[in-house]
Amino acid sequence: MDLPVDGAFCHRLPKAELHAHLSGSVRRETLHTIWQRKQAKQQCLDLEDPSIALKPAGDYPTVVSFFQIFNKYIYRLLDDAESIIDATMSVLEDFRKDGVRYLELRTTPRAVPEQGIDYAEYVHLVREAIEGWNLARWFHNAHAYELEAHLILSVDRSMTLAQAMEVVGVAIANQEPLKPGCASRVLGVDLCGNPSVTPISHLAPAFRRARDAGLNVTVHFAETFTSATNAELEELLSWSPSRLGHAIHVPPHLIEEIKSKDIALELCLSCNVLSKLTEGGFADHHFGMWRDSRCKVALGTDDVGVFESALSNEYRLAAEHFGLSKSEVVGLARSAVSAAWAGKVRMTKLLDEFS
Ligand SMILES: CNc1ncnc2c1ncn2[C@@H]1O[C@H](COP(=O)(O)O)[C@@H](O)[C@H]1O
Repeated sequence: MDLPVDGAFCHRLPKAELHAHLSGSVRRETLHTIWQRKQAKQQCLDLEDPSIALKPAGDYPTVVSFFQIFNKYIYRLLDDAESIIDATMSVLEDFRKDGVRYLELRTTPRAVPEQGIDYAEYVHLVREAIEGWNLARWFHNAHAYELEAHLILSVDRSMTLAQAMEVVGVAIANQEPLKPGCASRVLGVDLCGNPSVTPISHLAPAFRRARDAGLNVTVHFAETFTSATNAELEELLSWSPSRLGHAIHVPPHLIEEIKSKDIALELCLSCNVLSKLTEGGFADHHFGMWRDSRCKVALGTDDVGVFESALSNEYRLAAEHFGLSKSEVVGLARSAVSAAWAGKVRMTKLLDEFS
């Protein structure tokens, strides 16, 4: 008989995380350490301690107030090479400790001209951090790719076409491993950002260029009513994404199209419930609908630094609110692997051993 699912089981489960934003995944404690270091150097003196500045998960009254924390706070703190590298390494370590064995980490290239950082340099720093962390784990554990981590580069909805083209250019230039022995690569591109910023149709040529260069495409889809007009959703589907993030307010005729095109869904329970993107509680989340639709579903954390729910907890929540058995939870983990853009063989082996 299948025993009930608990936190320990979800923690041990080898998990694939496909929807995590780097800057939103940095824990408050890590931000605090970076803040302290800056204060000691007389930098960012006008920034409050993150434990005061960042509200508890669920305390963001509107989705707009949630997006403001990046520009107003987190980006001001993560604005030099040392902070970007430290933040990236700490995020990888947190995912590893939670039993994530495959990670597609997404991030929006940022320029910090005062530090000589442009989009290409930002991505280089993040990649160096991933490889540095991998090497440290190798020496620590003699266990090379305990966590296989890749990157997705995000285009923000507020970008101009020229900026989006630059992001895609950097993604194309980073499709290969950094050096022999390294594993991580840029696997694809994403469209993210505040969903109240419309329109997005001017960005289509950038996504076409990404597809033509062999990059995978995922897009934040129907997150709010403003970003769920038929015009926007049809436009986004015309970019040939293989995955959709959130997919909350999807009209019935597009649900059919998504099913027929075998597009996978990246669903983030705590993010949606706590930021009030969905109505009701966990049991009302559209995870239930998509799961029943037999589409591939990958649970994701979105911004674990903000919502404070690790991926293992997202699996536990799904099991608790949708009555999943242990074998169904393993099936859900396999579903995420089937939607991943790399690492399928290794993850399938890990899940077979776990089962
Ligand atoms: C409700 N969930 C969400 N919906 C849409 N975009 C989101 C998001 N959560 C985060 N981001 C996007 O990711 C950026 C932070 O990470 P990076 O600087 O890219 O690493 C945010 O500025 C936002 O554009």
